[in-house]
Amino acid sequence: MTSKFQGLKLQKINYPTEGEVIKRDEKGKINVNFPVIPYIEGDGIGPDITKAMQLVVDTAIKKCYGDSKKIHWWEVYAGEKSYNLFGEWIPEDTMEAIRYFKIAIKGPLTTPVGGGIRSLNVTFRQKLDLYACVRPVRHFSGVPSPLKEPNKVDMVVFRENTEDVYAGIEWEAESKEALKVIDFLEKEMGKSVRPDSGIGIKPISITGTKRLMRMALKYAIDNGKKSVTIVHKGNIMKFTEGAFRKWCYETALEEFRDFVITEEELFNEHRGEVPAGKIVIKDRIADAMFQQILLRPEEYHVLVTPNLNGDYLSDALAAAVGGLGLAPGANMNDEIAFFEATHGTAPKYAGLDKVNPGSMILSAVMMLQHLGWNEAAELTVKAMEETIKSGIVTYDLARQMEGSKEVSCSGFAKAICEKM
Ligand SMILES: NC(=O)C1=CN([C@@H]2O[C@H](COP(=O)(O)OP(=O)(O)OC[C@H]3O[C@@H](n4cnc5c(N)ncnc54)[C@H](OP(=O)(O)O)[C@@H]3O)[C@@H](O)[C@H]2O)C=CC1
Ligand SMILES: O=C(O)CCC(=O)C(=O)O
Ligand SMILES: [Mg+2]
Repeated sequence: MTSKFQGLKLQKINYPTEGEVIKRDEKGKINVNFPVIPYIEGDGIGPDITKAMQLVVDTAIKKCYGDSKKIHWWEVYAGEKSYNLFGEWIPEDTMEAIRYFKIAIKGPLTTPVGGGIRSLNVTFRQKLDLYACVRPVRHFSGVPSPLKEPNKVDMVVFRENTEDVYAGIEWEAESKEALKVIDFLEKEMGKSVRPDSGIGIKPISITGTKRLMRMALKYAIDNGKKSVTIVHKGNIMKFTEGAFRKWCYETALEEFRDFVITEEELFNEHRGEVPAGKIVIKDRIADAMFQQILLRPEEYHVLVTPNLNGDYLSDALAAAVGGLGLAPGANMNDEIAFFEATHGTAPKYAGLDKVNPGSMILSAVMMLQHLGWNEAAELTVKAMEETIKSGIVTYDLARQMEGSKEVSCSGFAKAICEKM
């Protein structure tokens, strides 16, 4: 089949018929009015929240730009739907679509515990080298929270997205591979491991760490953030997480010296007074950081973390501002942005039209901002806040808000559109 999209090579799915590839101007700014956006519905609650997100986004775009901008949604496949259609969990066409169109959005995908397929989410991140998982966390007015002053939470997590124990390099206890590694450790490295142990490997590299820190620092500079905090367990895992800390500091001091001051310099040389325009580089040990985000959230602005710490921390932060139903994110590199909610497939709610689509809608808000469509992004956030303030919410917020009116997932999306 021929297509107007030169160089796009698909095997199993139809080519999009309308829309454009994103273009960048000479400064690298995205300039497009009718982008093709590939989307993956996802498993479990995925189809419900994807539909709701598309309704809200299309309505916001229409309200802001009339017919002069439009997203051409193009369904591509992964997860259970893909397996049922093509016998593959992630067909090559889906990878090709994301590489080609550069911006995409997905619903959550299931990963079985303790066996079965490896994470499809991690596969996307590794194969497309989406090295940063960017998860902004802030409080939206009117949303119930376990904190006394949730409005003080305004952080962006930059989580390393391709390495660490999360990469899935591991062998089952008593397998021949695990026994071989244990034998190697004993004979060649002088380390003793119980013979009936499962084994996992935790790679953390200079390359993976420095490019993440670079992205976080650029973000902090461009967005006027006051601090960047490295979150690690380097006291215990010295050559992985301890090295992560060291390489993050090196990046800050060698590549961004004019923009940053370390906490040590701040107290030794400036009596704690931050010189104008400087971003403070801090580091915190991961367990202590979980306390800090609850007790002193106003002291933290950008967090840079290895993969597993960032996974844990982003769900904990989401809880502080109302729960996973409002937690957006993006998997990014310097070229591709692949948006997705922080949460998973919440299987017990699959197909019930019940959960909060807010996380997916806010992920799409990040996508609108990435496109430079800031009016539509702002309208969406404002309409969502007004809907929540008026007491129209899904079950997760309703159970915390006395006197609220519980609506379905699609009902919440419709209510947001009515506020626009
Ligand atoms: N990026 C991805 O695709 C991700 C996929 N996963 C996968 O998802 C599957 C399920 O994981 P699980 O540990 O249950 O975690 P989930 O994040 O799917 O759900 C945990 C709980 O969070 C709450 N929750 C999640 N999403 C929403 C929402 N949109 N609105 C309201 N509440 C929500 C629900 O709480 P309550 O029960 O209190 O109502 C839910 O039971 C696993 O296979 C996992 O691997 C997990 C994370 C990310
Ligand atoms: O891949 C998975 O199933 C889990 C991913 C996850 O929890 C996350 O990315 O936050
Ligand atoms: Mg997670």
